[in-house]
Amino acid sequence: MQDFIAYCGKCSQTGESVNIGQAAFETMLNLLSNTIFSKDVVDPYANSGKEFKDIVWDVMEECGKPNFANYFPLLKRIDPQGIRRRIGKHSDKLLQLIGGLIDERLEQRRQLPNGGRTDFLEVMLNTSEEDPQAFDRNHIEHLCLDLFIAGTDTTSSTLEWAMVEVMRKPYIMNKAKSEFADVIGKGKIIEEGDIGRLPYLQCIVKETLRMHPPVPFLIRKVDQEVEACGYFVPKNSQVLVNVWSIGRDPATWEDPLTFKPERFWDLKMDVRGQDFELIPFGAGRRICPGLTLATAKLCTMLGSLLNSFDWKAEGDIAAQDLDVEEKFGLTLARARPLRAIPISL
Ligand code: HEM
Repeated sequence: MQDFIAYCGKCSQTGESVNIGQAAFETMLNLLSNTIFSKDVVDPYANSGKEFKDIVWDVMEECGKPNFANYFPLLKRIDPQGIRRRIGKHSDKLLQLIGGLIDERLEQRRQLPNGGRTDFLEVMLNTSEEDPQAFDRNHIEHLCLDLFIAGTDTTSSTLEWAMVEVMRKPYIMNKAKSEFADVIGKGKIIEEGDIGRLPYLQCIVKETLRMHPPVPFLIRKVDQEVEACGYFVPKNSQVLVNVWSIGRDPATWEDPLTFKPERFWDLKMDVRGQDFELIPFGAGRRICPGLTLATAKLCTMLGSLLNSFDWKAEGDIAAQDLDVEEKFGLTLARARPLRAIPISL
């Protein structure tokens, strides 16, 4: 987080714009790599780690492309668009990089058996040593791959949408800033422990997830035939739950197309899978395991960006005129990346 703010600080001195989604993506990559491997994989000032970042992007881009083979299973073996082949190629590259980091650690463990590390990789390696058949190196590599793919673009594109929506509405920006000034102090970085005292910030994050859920569809397979809302759904059907349209349903939400964080002031509704009107993280057994981490990081990143700088859109665009056009990849991102210029307070 400190690096992200320091990078914005440097841009504010030169008048350069920040690609908010990309900077947040790099922050999330480093956050995950530090949790798992205790090291950064990207340097925001240099091109180091570019390969890692590019491969994660490549995998997500391919996963987000419409694949005819999903609609006509006969085409699965042929893979007419080459999507499966390319995903395999990119994933293999990422697995190789992850494998390199695991080898590095195994070597460190050999040289220093009681190195005293407590990161996620250490826990996984210890678990694997206890029962190598239940949890082997292949599991460790693929679990790391899953976390990098599932945890980066989802969070960074949500942050980008939050910034767009707040910049479009100066009254929201001012209200958030005055909450930070009252509770934390102007110009300070927001820490996880502060979030509970910042209810308006939490409302902004919920409202962003309502209007711009980065995973617009939940996928389920029906394990027994069922009748729902007058439709017969055969066993083994694949069902898509449209989270995006649930969040914009006028039967549930007053004025659903307006970004209005205040709607959550008096609503006890949360994103934890109990309130089916708002399920950006899914629900039930397969609910997103990164929910708590993601909401905490969204609050601290957004809060720190807003509390550390004023923001202006790049070019001649007035912030109020920023568009909200969407582009569907693996996640539902903004069609044009938000480039915003930080201004020192
Ligand atoms: C704003 C951020 C995020 C959103 C909106 C989000 C949303 C989701 C959704 C909708 C699912 C499918 C849930 C279901 O089918 O019911 C999911 C699965 C998953 N998410 Fe997230 N996610 C986010 C961030 C993260 C982070 C930060 C991590 C990890 C570091 C993560 C790890 C995962 C994993 C591993 C799965 C697969 C779980 C399974 O299949 O059992 N997510 N996420």
